[in-house]
Amino acid sequence: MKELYIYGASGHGLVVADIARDNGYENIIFIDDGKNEYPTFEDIKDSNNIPIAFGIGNNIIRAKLYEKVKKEGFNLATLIHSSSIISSSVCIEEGTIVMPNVVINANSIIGKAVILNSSSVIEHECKIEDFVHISPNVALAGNVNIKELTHIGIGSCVIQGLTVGKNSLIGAGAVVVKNIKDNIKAYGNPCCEVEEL
Ligand SMILES: CC(=O)SCCNC(=O)CCNC(=O)[C@H](O)C(C)(C)COP(=O)(O)OP(=O)(O)OC[C@H]1O[C@@H](n2cnc3c(N)ncnc32)[C@H](O)[C@@H]1OP(=O)(O)O
Repeated sequence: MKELYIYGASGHGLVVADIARDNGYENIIFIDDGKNEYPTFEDIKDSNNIPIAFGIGNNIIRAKLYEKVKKEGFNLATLIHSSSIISSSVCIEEGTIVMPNVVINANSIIGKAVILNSSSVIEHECKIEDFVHISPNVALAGNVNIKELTHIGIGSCVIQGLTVGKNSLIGAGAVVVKNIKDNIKAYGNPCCEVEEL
């Protein structure tokens, strides 16, 4: 029987569980360090023969837990929903979750423990770095680089060739038409930098 731990029993974790079932996992075990009704990572850390997927939307927490589970010898499951459309030239690293109806076009590179949320479109030759979250209905045009730990808010879009810096936050519905620096909150149409994080 295909078994999987999902680290984080959140709403996001429920969606990850649906994708895991779609990928043929039959026994899904939630673990959570903050909820009494679930085993903690400490409880299961000796059973590293079962892979882990993250049910955690927060990029910084996901990055920290990634280091922790790797140190204990776990493999990260990469979950790709069967409805997604992905070019054969795309490279996706471990621990990434690709949700329903995502499109990823030619030569894009997707890093570790990334979330490509429902119906997002990643056009050709994009680079999505580790621990990024691309929210539902985001559209990234060709040759866009999203640096590590950045969250692109729901329904926003980025025009071709731009870079959004690391650990930044792009608000819902933003239209990004200029590069965005590291550690910045930005939103609006056109998207403007509003605050340092
Ligand atoms: C499956 C899932 O659920 S995935 C998760 C998807 N969720 C997201 O993408 C959420 C993205 N987050 C946002 O868009 C947030 O509004 C943020 C982070 C941009 C701003 O949050 P905060 O800093 O808390 O801003 P706050 O809510 O206090 O609003 C400050 C001002 O900015 C405005 N504002 C906030 N967000 C936006 C936005 N996305 N676009 C335009 N204006 C905005 C507010 O209307 C407010 O204006 P006012 O001062 O004139 O009243």
